[in-house]
Amino acid sequence: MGDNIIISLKDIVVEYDGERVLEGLNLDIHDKEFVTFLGPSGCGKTTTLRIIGGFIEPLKGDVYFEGKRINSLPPYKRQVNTVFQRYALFPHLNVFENVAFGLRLKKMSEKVIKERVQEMLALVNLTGFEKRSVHQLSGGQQQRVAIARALVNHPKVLLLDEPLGALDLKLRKEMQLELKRIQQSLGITFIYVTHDQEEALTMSDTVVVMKDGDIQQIGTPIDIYNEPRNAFVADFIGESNIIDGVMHKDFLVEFAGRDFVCVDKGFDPDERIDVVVRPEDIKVVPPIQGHLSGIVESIIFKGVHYEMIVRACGYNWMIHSTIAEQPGDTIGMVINPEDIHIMKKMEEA
Ligand SMILES: Nc1ncnc2c1ncn2[C@@H]1O[C@H](COP(=O)(O)OP(=O)(O)OP(=O)(O)O)[C@@H](O)[C@H]1O
Repeated sequence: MGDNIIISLKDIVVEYDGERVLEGLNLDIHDKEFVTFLGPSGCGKTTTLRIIGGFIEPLKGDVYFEGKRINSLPPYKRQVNTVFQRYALFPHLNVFENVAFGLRLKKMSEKVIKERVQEMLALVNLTGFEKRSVHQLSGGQQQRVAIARALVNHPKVLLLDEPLGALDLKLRKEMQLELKRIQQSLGITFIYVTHDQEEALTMSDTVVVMKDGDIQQIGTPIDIYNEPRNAFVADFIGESNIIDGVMHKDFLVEFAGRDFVCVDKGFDPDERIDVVVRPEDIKVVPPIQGHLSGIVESIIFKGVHYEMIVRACGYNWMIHSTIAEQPGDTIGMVINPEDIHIMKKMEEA
């Protein structure tokens, strides 16, 4: 990832039919970065992508590309290309001609077209498929053609709007790794939209978590997972136990009816906060040895671990454990200070 900012969004406001969809959004995207917009349906991810692609203009705010204001620059004049969820390939053209399309519009020589198309088909592992009709391709192969077609003009930024959404899970996982490889080998910026948190964590240098037209947190996948800024992010990224708590003083928090040492500070004394504990961070021990004790309500085998729901101190806790307890068993729960994440209450965050 480079240090240079390639795209900058400043105080972007978008309305559809008088409804606010983006609420003064600010974002810098770096050269060579793989950045993902992640959030629930309707939070404004695609709208932000459309602003960058030039398909819509903001009502207020500015869009910069390499330092130049480009608010009104039409899409075809931007060094940006888009891959959509629906492949939008030309059904009457073969693979070669689909990829060559943009180059033919630019009236490039036959020799250059051939070279560039071959180079792109090699990049997406489709060498040898030149003459195939797009009907003779699988969903994954069609999406590779769409990616080759979007990259053939050598854009500086590729926008990808849920490009793997129509593929089955196994193929989607393969394509995630492929996309990351393609982005790294080209060394260009990818801006990716998804509502799938695992996809975002797998591929991105930076994840932008969005909710209701606003950015909740920007960070590396590790930051976002380990240090979610609020309970929304914690809940959206992975699974979480979110418990009401009160901060007594630095490094001392009360929740679930007892005091815990934690590693967080900087909250007001007696401030009400959300305490977030990941299911894998609760250690199951004999009842007498636990910080808390609870009764197993249900247990499901998940392959790598068991997922248990445990009733303790008025809450249902999700716990991942490698030991198969039985429903009705009493267990002890241990939570280490560094695994207790303190967050401002959502409405105040
Ligand atoms: N062309 C449009 N006209 C009117 N409202 C729109 C239009 N496009 C999007 N919206 C609305 O704007 C809001 C944000 O939509 P957007 O497509 O940006 O969200 P998203 O996060 O990409 O959602 P999804 O994951 O479902 O694609 C939604 O409430 C949506 O219904």
